[in-house]
Amino acid sequence: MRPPLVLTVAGSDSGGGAGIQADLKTMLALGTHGMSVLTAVTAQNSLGVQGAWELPVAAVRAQYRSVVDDIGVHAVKTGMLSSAELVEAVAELIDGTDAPAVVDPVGVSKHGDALLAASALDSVRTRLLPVATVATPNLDEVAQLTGVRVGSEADLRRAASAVLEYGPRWVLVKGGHLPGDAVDLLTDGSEEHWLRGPRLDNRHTHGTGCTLASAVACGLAKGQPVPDAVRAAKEYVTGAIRSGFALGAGIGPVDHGWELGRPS
Ligand SMILES: Nc1ncnc2c1ncn2[C@@H]1O[C@H](COP(=O)(O)OP(=O)(O)OP(=O)(O)O)[C@@H](O)[C@H]1O
Ligand SMILES: Cc1ncc(CO)c(N)n1
Repeated sequence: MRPPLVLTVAGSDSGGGAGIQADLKTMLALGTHGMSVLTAVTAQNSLGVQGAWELPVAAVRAQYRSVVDDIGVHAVKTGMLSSAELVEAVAELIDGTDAPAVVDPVGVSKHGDALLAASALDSVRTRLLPVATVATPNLDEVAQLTGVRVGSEADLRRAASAVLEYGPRWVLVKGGHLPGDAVDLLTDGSEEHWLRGPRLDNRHTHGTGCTLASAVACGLAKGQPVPDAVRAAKEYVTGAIRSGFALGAGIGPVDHGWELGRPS
Protein backbone atom coordinates (compact mmCIF):
# COMPACT_ATOMS: atom_id res chain seq x y z
CA MET A 1 0.00 0.00 0.00
CA ARG A 2 1.18 3.53 -0.71
CA PRO A 3 2.40 5.38 2.41
CA PRO A 4 1.17 8.89 3.28
CA LEU A 5 3.15 11.58 1.43
CA VAL A 6 4.93 14.29 3.44
CA LEU A 7 6.93 17.18 2.01
CA THR A 8 9.53 19.20 3.92
CA VAL A 9 10.58 22.66 2.71
CA ALA A 10 13.75 23.36 4.69
CA GLY A 11 17.51 23.74 4.79
CA SER A 12 20.16 21.04 4.75
CA ASP A 13 22.16 20.27 7.91
CA SER A 14 25.36 18.61 6.74
CA GLY A 15 25.74 16.99 10.19
CA GLY A 16 22.50 15.10 9.68
CA GLY A 17 20.84 15.98 13.00
CA ALA A 18 18.46 18.81 12.08
CA GLY A 19 16.95 20.37 8.94
CA ILE A 20 16.01 18.33 5.90
CA GLN A 21 17.94 15.32 7.20
CA ALA A 22 16.03 15.23 10.51
CA ASP A 23 12.77 15.67 8.64
CA LEU A 24 13.35 12.80 6.20
CA LYS A 25 14.55 10.45 8.95
CA THR A 26 11.48 11.25 11.04
CA MET A 27 9.23 10.65 8.04
CA LEU A 28 10.78 7.24 7.40
CA ALA A 29 10.60 6.26 11.08
CA LEU A 30 6.92 7.20 11.20
CA GLY A 31 5.90 5.16 8.17
CA THR A 32 5.49 7.91 5.59
CA HIS A 33 7.16 8.76 2.28
CA GLY A 34 9.32 11.84 2.81
CA MET A 35 10.04 14.34 0.02
CA SER A 36 12.10 17.52 0.15
CA VAL A 37 12.33 21.03 -1.25
CA LEU A 38 15.72 22.41 -0.32
CA THR A 39 15.83 26.14 0.54
CA ALA A 40 19.43 26.48 1.68
CA VAL A 41 22.57 24.50 2.32
CA THR A 42 24.39 24.84 5.63
CA ALA A 43 27.86 23.68 6.61
CA GLN A 44 26.95 22.55 10.10
CA ASN A 45 28.12 20.15 12.79
CA SER A 46 27.85 19.53 16.52
CA LEU A 47 29.61 22.85 17.22
CA GLY A 48 27.46 25.21 15.16
CA VAL A 49 26.83 26.55 11.67
CA GLN A 50 30.03 27.36 9.78
CA GLY A 51 28.34 28.62 6.60
CA ALA A 52 24.96 28.96 4.87
CA TRP A 53 23.99 29.40 1.22
CA GLU A 54 20.47 30.13 0.03
CA LEU A 55 18.99 28.65 -3.14
CA PRO A 56 17.36 30.95 -5.70
CA VAL A 57 13.58 31.37 -5.35
CA ALA A 58 13.14 29.81 -8.80
CA ALA A 59 14.89 26.63 -7.62
CA VAL A 60 12.63 26.39 -4.59
CA ARG A 61 9.48 26.94 -6.68
CA ALA A 62 10.59 24.38 -9.26
CA GLN A 63 11.27 21.68 -6.66
CA TYR A 64 7.89 22.31 -5.04
CA ARG A 65 5.99 22.15 -8.32
CA SER A 66 7.85 18.99 -9.38
CA VAL A 67 6.71 17.23 -6.23
CA VAL A 68 3.19 18.55 -5.83
CA ASP A 69 2.10 18.50 -9.49
CA ASP A 70 3.16 14.92 -10.18
CA ILE A 71 3.38 13.02 -6.89
CA GLY A 72 1.04 14.99 -4.63
CA VAL A 73 1.28 15.62 -0.87
CA HIS A 74 -0.81 14.82 2.19
CA ALA A 75 1.01 17.31 4.46
CA VAL A 76 3.73 19.97 4.14
CA LYS A 77 6.27 21.02 6.80
CA THR A 78 8.46 24.13 6.63
CA GLY A 79 11.75 24.79 8.44
CA MET A 80 14.67 27.11 7.63
CA LEU A 81 13.52 29.63 5.00
CA SER A 82 16.41 32.07 5.27
CA SER A 83 15.07 35.21 3.56
CA ALA A 84 11.90 37.28 3.16
CA GLU A 85 11.79 36.38 -0.52
CA LEU A 86 11.82 32.65 0.21
CA VAL A 87 9.29 32.99 3.05
CA GLU A 88 6.89 34.79 0.73
CA ALA A 89 7.34 32.33 -2.14
CA VAL A 90 6.80 29.33 0.14
CA ALA A 91 3.73 30.92 1.76
CA GLU A 92 2.21 31.42 -1.67
CA LEU A 93 2.97 27.83 -2.71
CA ILE A 94 1.39 26.46 0.48
CA ASP A 95 -1.64 28.69 0.02
CA GLY A 96 -2.22 27.07 -3.37
CA THR A 97 -1.85 23.50 -2.06
CA ASP A 98 -4.74 21.44 -0.73
CA ALA A 99 -2.90 19.91 2.24
CA PRO A 100 -2.32 20.87 5.89
CA ALA A 101 0.92 22.73 6.64
CA VAL A 102 3.10 22.62 9.76
CA VAL A 103 5.16 25.80 9.98
CA ASP A 104 8.24 25.67 12.20
CA PRO A 105 9.31 29.34 12.16
CA VAL A 106 13.02 28.54 12.53
CA GLY A 107 14.99 31.63 13.59
CA VAL A 108 18.34 30.53 14.98
CA SER A 109 20.11 27.20 15.48
CA LYS A 110 20.71 25.68 18.92
CA HIS A 111 24.08 27.44 18.91
CA GLY A 112 22.55 30.84 18.14
CA ASP A 113 23.48 30.99 14.45
CA ALA A 114 20.92 32.90 12.34
CA LEU A 115 18.90 30.75 9.94
CA LEU A 116 16.43 33.53 9.08
CA ALA A 117 17.26 37.14 8.18
CA ALA A 118 15.84 39.72 10.60
CA SER A 119 14.26 41.38 7.56
CA ALA A 120 12.15 38.23 6.99
CA LEU A 121 10.31 38.35 10.33
CA ASP A 122 7.52 40.49 9.01
CA SER A 123 6.90 38.11 6.09
CA VAL A 124 6.72 35.22 8.56
CA ARG A 125 4.10 37.12 10.58
CA THR A 126 1.94 38.35 7.74
CA ARG A 127 2.39 35.76 4.97
CA LEU A 128 3.52 32.43 6.41
CA LEU A 129 1.69 32.16 9.75
CA PRO A 130 -1.71 32.85 8.13
CA VAL A 131 -1.39 29.74 5.90
CA ALA A 132 -0.25 27.44 8.73
CA THR A 133 -2.47 24.65 10.04
CA VAL A 134 -0.08 24.37 13.01
CA ALA A 135 2.76 26.78 13.88
CA THR A 136 5.44 25.41 16.22
CA PRO A 137 7.53 28.31 17.61
CA ASN A 138 10.00 27.86 20.47
CA LEU A 139 10.23 30.56 23.12
CA ASP A 140 12.87 32.63 21.31
CA GLU A 141 10.79 32.58 18.13
CA VAL A 142 7.66 33.63 20.07
CA ALA A 143 9.62 36.55 21.53
CA GLN A 144 10.96 37.60 18.13
CA LEU A 145 7.60 37.31 16.39
CA THR A 146 5.29 38.75 19.06
CA GLY A 147 7.41 40.48 21.69
CA VAL A 148 5.97 38.18 24.39
CA ARG A 149 8.69 36.86 26.69
CA VAL A 150 7.96 33.59 28.44
CA GLY A 151 9.64 33.11 31.79
CA SER A 152 7.43 30.40 33.21
CA GLU A 153 4.72 27.91 32.26
CA ALA A 154 2.08 30.46 33.26
CA ASP A 155 3.17 32.73 30.36
CA LEU A 156 2.65 30.07 27.68
CA ARG A 157 -1.06 30.89 27.27
CA ARG A 158 -0.31 34.57 26.61
CA ALA A 159 2.40 33.58 24.13
CA ALA A 160 0.05 31.24 22.28
CA SER A 161 -2.67 33.91 21.99
CA ALA A 162 -0.17 36.39 20.59
CA VAL A 163 0.90 33.93 17.86
CA LEU A 164 -2.71 33.03 17.03
CA GLU A 165 -3.33 36.73 16.23
CA TYR A 166 -1.32 36.19 13.04
CA GLY A 167 -3.76 33.57 11.80
CA PRO A 168 -2.44 30.00 12.13
CA ARG A 169 -5.29 27.56 12.85
CA TRP A 170 -3.35 26.06 15.78
CA VAL A 171 -0.21 27.00 17.64
CA LEU A 172 2.11 24.67 19.55
CA VAL A 173 4.30 26.79 21.83
CA LYS A 174 7.32 24.70 22.82
CA GLY A 175 8.43 25.23 26.39
CA GLY A 176 11.48 23.02 25.95
CA HIS A 177 13.82 25.84 26.97
CA LEU A 178 12.09 26.44 30.33
CA PRO A 179 13.41 24.75 33.46
CA GLY A 180 11.41 21.86 34.87
CA ASP A 181 9.21 19.48 32.87
CA ALA A 182 9.28 19.85 29.08
CA VAL A 183 5.84 21.43 28.72
CA ASP A 184 4.31 22.55 25.41
CA LEU A 185 0.93 24.20 24.89
CA LEU A 186 -1.25 23.41 21.86
CA THR A 187 -4.28 25.61 21.29
CA ASP A 188 -6.57 26.91 18.56
CA GLY A 189 -7.92 29.65 20.81
CA SER A 190 -10.78 27.55 22.15
CA GLU A 191 -9.33 24.10 22.94
CA GLU A 192 -6.19 23.82 25.07
CA HIS A 193 -3.94 20.76 25.22
CA TRP A 194 -1.00 20.75 27.63
CA LEU A 195 1.72 18.32 26.61
CA ARG A 196 3.93 17.47 29.52
CA GLY A 197 7.07 15.41 29.00
CA PRO A 198 9.79 14.55 31.49
CA ARG A 199 12.86 16.83 31.39
CA LEU A 200 15.56 14.52 30.04
CA ASP A 201 19.08 15.10 31.24
CA ASN A 202 20.74 14.65 27.86
CA ARG A 203 22.68 17.44 26.17
CA HIS A 204 22.46 15.71 22.78
CA THR A 205 19.32 17.49 21.59
CA HIS A 206 20.35 18.74 18.14
CA GLY A 207 17.25 18.59 15.91
CA THR A 208 14.44 18.47 18.48
CA GLY A 209 12.37 21.22 16.87
CA CYS A 210 12.64 19.88 13.30
CA THR A 211 11.86 16.38 14.49
CA LEU A 212 8.76 17.43 16.42
CA ALA A 213 7.32 19.51 13.56
CA SER A 214 7.97 16.74 11.02
CA ALA A 215 6.33 14.17 13.27
CA VAL A 216 3.25 16.41 13.50
CA ALA A 217 3.16 16.62 9.70
CA CYS A 218 3.33 12.81 9.50
CA GLY A 219 0.31 12.49 11.79
CA LEU A 220 -1.64 15.01 9.73
CA ALA A 221 -0.71 13.16 6.52
CA LYS A 222 -2.18 10.02 8.08
CA GLY A 223 -5.44 11.91 8.61
CA GLN A 224 -5.12 12.36 12.37
CA PRO A 225 -6.78 15.39 14.00
CA VAL A 226 -4.25 18.04 15.09
CA PRO A 227 -4.31 17.21 18.85
CA ASP A 228 -3.74 13.49 18.15
CA ALA A 229 -0.93 14.22 15.70
CA VAL A 230 0.77 16.53 18.21
CA ARG A 231 0.41 14.08 21.10
CA ALA A 232 2.01 11.28 19.05
CA ALA A 233 4.74 13.64 17.84
CA LYS A 234 5.58 14.66 21.42
CA GLU A 235 5.97 10.99 22.37
CA TYR A 236 8.20 10.38 19.36
CA VAL A 237 10.49 13.36 20.03
CA THR A 238 10.71 12.52 23.74
CA GLY A 239 11.95 9.02 22.86
CA ALA A 240 14.37 10.47 20.32
CA ILE A 241 15.81 12.88 22.92
CA ARG A 242 16.11 10.05 25.47
CA SER A 243 18.29 8.17 22.95
CA GLY A 244 20.21 11.23 21.69
CA PHE A 245 23.89 10.39 21.34
CA ALA A 246 27.30 12.07 21.33
CA LEU A 247 28.81 12.97 17.94
CA GLY A 248 31.65 15.40 17.34
CA ALA A 249 32.86 17.67 20.12
CA GLY A 250 29.57 19.49 20.80
CA ILE A 251 25.85 18.78 20.87
CA GLY A 252 24.97 15.43 19.29
CA PRO A 253 21.71 14.58 17.51
CA VAL A 254 18.49 13.06 18.76
CA ASP A 255 18.06 9.46 17.62
CA HIS A 256 15.43 9.36 14.90
CA GLY A 257 15.59 5.57 14.77
CA TRP A 258 15.03 5.03 18.51
CA GLU A 259 11.95 2.91 17.90
CA LEU A 260 13.71 0.71 15.38
CA GLY A 261 16.36 -0.42 17.87
CA ARG A 262 20.07 -0.72 17.07
CA PRO A 263 21.98 -3.82 16.10
CA SER A 264 24.33 -4.83 18.94
N1 LIG B 1 15.76 18.20 27.67
C1 LIG B 1 14.55 17.89 27.19
N2 LIG B 1 13.85 16.83 27.70
C2 LIG B 1 12.64 16.52 27.22
N3 LIG B 1 12.03 17.19 26.23
C3 LIG B 1 12.65 18.24 25.68
C4 LIG B 1 13.95 18.65 26.11
N4 LIG B 1 14.34 19.72 25.36
C5 LIG B 1 13.33 19.96 24.49
N5 LIG B 1 12.29 19.10 24.70
C6 LIG B 1 11.06 19.00 23.92
O1 LIG B 1 11.44 18.87 22.55
C7 LIG B 1 10.50 19.51 21.71
C8 LIG B 1 11.21 20.58 20.87
O2 LIG B 1 11.35 21.73 21.68
P1 LIG B 1 12.53 22.77 21.63
O3 LIG B 1 12.10 23.89 22.54
O4 LIG B 1 13.81 22.08 21.93
O5 LIG B 1 12.48 23.18 20.11
P2 LIG B 1 13.46 24.06 19.28
O6 LIG B 1 14.17 25.03 20.16
O7 LIG B 1 12.69 24.60 18.15
O8 LIG B 1 14.50 22.99 18.75
P3 LIG B 1 15.82 23.32 17.86
O9 LIG B 1 16.86 23.75 18.82
O10 LIG B 1 16.09 22.01 17.21
O11 LIG B 1 15.48 24.43 16.92
C9 LIG B 1 9.42 20.07 22.64
O12 LIG B 1 8.39 19.13 22.76
C10 LIG B 1 10.17 20.24 23.96
O13 LIG B 1 9.31 20.26 25.08
C1 LIG C 1 19.24 23.57 8.38
C2 LIG C 1 18.73 23.68 9.76
N1 LIG C 1 17.40 23.83 9.94
C3 LIG C 1 16.89 23.92 11.18
C4 LIG C 1 17.71 23.88 12.29
C5 LIG C 1 17.08 23.97 13.67
O1 LIG C 1 17.76 24.56 14.62
C6 LIG C 1 19.11 23.75 12.06
N2 LIG C 1 20.00 23.69 13.10
N3 LIG C 1 19.57 23.65 10.79
